[in-house]
Amino acid sequence: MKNINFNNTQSYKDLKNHFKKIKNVHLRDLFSSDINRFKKFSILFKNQILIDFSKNRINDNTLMYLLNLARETNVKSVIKEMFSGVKINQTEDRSVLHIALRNRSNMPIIVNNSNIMLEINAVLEKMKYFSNDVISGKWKGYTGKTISDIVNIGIGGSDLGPYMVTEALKAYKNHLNMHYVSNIDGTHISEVLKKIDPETTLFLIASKTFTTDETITNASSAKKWFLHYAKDVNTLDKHFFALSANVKNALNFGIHINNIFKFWDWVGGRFSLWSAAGLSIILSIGFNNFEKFLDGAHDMDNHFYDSDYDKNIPILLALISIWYANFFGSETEAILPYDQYMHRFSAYFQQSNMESNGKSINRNGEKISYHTGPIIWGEPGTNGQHAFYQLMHQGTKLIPCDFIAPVLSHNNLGNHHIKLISNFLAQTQALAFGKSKNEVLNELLLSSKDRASINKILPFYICEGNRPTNSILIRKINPYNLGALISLYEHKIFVQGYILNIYSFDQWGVEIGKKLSQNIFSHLNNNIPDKDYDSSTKGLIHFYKSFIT
Ligand SMILES: O=P(O)(O)OC[C@H]1O[C@H](O)[C@H](O)[C@@H](O)[C@@H]1O
Repeated sequence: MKNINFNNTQSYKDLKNHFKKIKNVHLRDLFSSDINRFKKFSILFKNQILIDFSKNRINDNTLMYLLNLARETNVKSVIKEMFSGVKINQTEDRSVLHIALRNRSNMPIIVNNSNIMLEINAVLEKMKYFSNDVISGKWKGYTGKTISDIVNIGIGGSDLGPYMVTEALKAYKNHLNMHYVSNIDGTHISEVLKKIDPETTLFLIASKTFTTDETITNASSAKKWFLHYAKDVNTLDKHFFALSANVKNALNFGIHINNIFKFWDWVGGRFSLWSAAGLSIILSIGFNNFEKFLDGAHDMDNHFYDSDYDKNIPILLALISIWYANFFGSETEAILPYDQYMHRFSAYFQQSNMESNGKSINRNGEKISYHTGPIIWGEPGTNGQHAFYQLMHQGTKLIPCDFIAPVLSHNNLGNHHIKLISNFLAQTQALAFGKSKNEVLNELLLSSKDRASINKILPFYICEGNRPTNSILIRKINPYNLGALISLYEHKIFVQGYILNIYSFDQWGVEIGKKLSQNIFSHLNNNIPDKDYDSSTKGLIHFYKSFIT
């Protein structure tokens, strides 16, 4: 992995110069001057996913310079390193091999002298049989009843991914009721426990490290609740499972060795939904569908590995993202799925992107002077249109957006879907082209208003436009296409981080708060006053204690 300082590259300098020329060019002009723009700036993946990036503030030269940046930093070489198991997560001395979890070709991948495909296949096989037993009703609870409910207890990557996918693929769901508990706020688990029956519920404790406080606290409360009914600790074996890389801690918690579904340190937490951490997905949609999900991701992996720079979807989207963050100075990106089932998609990629690329030290260990990872946020359309789109249309900030929608809905109800898609198209059109002064004026002249009142309100009606979007239209949100889409975004994040010369696969910043909360907990729990806190923390503790003592 080369450590090339992004802003020392020739391509960066070229882009800087080029930016001066294009920064005020309007999308209206870019479209009117090139009738082939859509054709040139869109790519179709496997006849299933259309990526239209033509509504971006780019022209042929922009793309040429951006692609030069990818070539100059040699993105292709780091892709090869990742896929072959080189330890590119250097701050943790680990390989980054979520692609191995969906390596449907089964070509050997060697880590520490052994072919990890053997272990991966063994765990997949174990998940297949177990999920078939639970779904078919063969697996019984401690009183002999079949299973009706699954509770996944995990947080971060051990929650966001499986929850997002289970929701996105709800149309493929079987009879099992799925629940996700993540927050240490006791309200979360309490509300779930109210809905379930200990005799017919399985608890999946998903934690790569099996040390995460939220997860262990929730799992302990679940165990206590369960044993209150079941009495006998031996019954735990029928109801408690661990999805983890830390077998020792799972055993210490009281999980039977056969109930541990393993994954490995080379699976990053935020990329773990493809591993045993995704067992709840399999229980929800069945193993066959899960295989299709892996197939989709694998096909996107192959596209990413094999495609030339100018045809490579994750590379192109990463470059466009860098273009806005580092030249236009935009700080955020919105992900806007026009699909209610995908309501957790933005939240999932918020973790994936912001934990990966929220860094300010480059790979040489130096402080960075340019923008790294963007702030990721978003909500499903059309809800967002009635909430935050105003700022996107007329605010002072430039917010590049990804619009995502299925062509075919799983719920054909009247004209709902065609209206949904009309909104999707209208919003991307409005953001790009806006409403000019003349258009507004002509409209207002048709009204009964006099010229003086027209002149007064005119400025407020104008929408500048020139707001960039990517449109991603997917034939249908099915397991294959969702797998491909997630893989696309994962690789986009990886390329962004690599070009920006940061390490994308660690998250040391998360640790500081964890440590501090342990200190505060021991003080609060033992009621020990601590004079070393700052005055704000002391004041807050004082207020808290005034109500509980
Ligand atoms: O799966 P676990 O080990 O419990 O970790 C859960 C989460 O906790 C940490 O705070 C990390 O920031 C996340 O990347 C991780 O997904």
